[in-house]
Amino acid sequence: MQSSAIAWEQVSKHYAGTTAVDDVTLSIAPGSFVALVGASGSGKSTLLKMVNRLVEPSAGRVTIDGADVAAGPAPALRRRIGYVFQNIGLFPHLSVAENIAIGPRLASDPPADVGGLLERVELPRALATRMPAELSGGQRQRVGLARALAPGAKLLLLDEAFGALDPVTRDALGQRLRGLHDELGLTTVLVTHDMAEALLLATRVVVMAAGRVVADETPAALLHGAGGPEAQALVGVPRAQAERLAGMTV
Ligand SMILES: Nc1ncnc2c1ncn2[C@@H]1O[C@H](COP(=O)(O)OP(=O)(O)OP(=O)(O)O)[C@@H](O)[C@H]1O
Repeated sequence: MQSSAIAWEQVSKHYAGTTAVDDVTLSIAPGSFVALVGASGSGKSTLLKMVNRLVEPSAGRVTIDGADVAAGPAPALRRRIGYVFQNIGLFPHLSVAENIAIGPRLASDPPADVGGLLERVELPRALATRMPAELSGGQRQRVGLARALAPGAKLLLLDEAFGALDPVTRDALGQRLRGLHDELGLTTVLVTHDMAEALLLATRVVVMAAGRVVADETPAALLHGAGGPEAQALVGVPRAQAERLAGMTV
């Protein structure tokens, strides 16, 4: 049997009056790039946050490389996992370089290669001395990505990481992310509202609805009509847009 980088085993999360995640069993192979898509409130973020224990499951367990994430202290777990979310929350009083280097510094690990990381996320090395307020939104997200990679994490979780960016920046950063995934041999889980982004970047697309996994397909299979009605409704949005654009005359 193939080992799992991440596995959710019969995982549920209940809040008063809401079941955010409902008995999900899902396994992600090392090296895969999985997009988690689904309507707002379908449970994507909750499922993701159970991996780095920002949310604790009500039932079931989550494992990384076969080990229960609940077994050790959460800070040690989080150091092994890169996490990027919308409006990344760089420390405003620290420079770009200090933001990128903070993980290894707090863990007393060898210092981060700030220049090399800036290059990996396609930012000029000269930006190292800037403060976060002196960056564009896209540059800030790139610094966030560099910070997430600084501790040498092989697991990268992204929660609507590109949500607040303009479409051109979003597309470029998505492609860079896929490049980094391939170059560094990462296992990547990307929560996104955008099915086109999921289809273009991921090796596997998991669709959630009402706390459950309702489809789990490759992009090619989804584009060939697999996955059921919820998945196809999401695939239909970018497809219909592309058809409308193709049909426009100038
Ligand atoms: N801390 C919380 N307390 C109560 N309910 C919560 C909490 N966090 C999430 N929920 C509820 O759980 C459900 C799933 O939320 P979740 O954020 O996982 O969905 P999502 O698919 O990521 O949504 P979105 O795409 O809008 O970010 C929603 O109904 C949400 O209101």
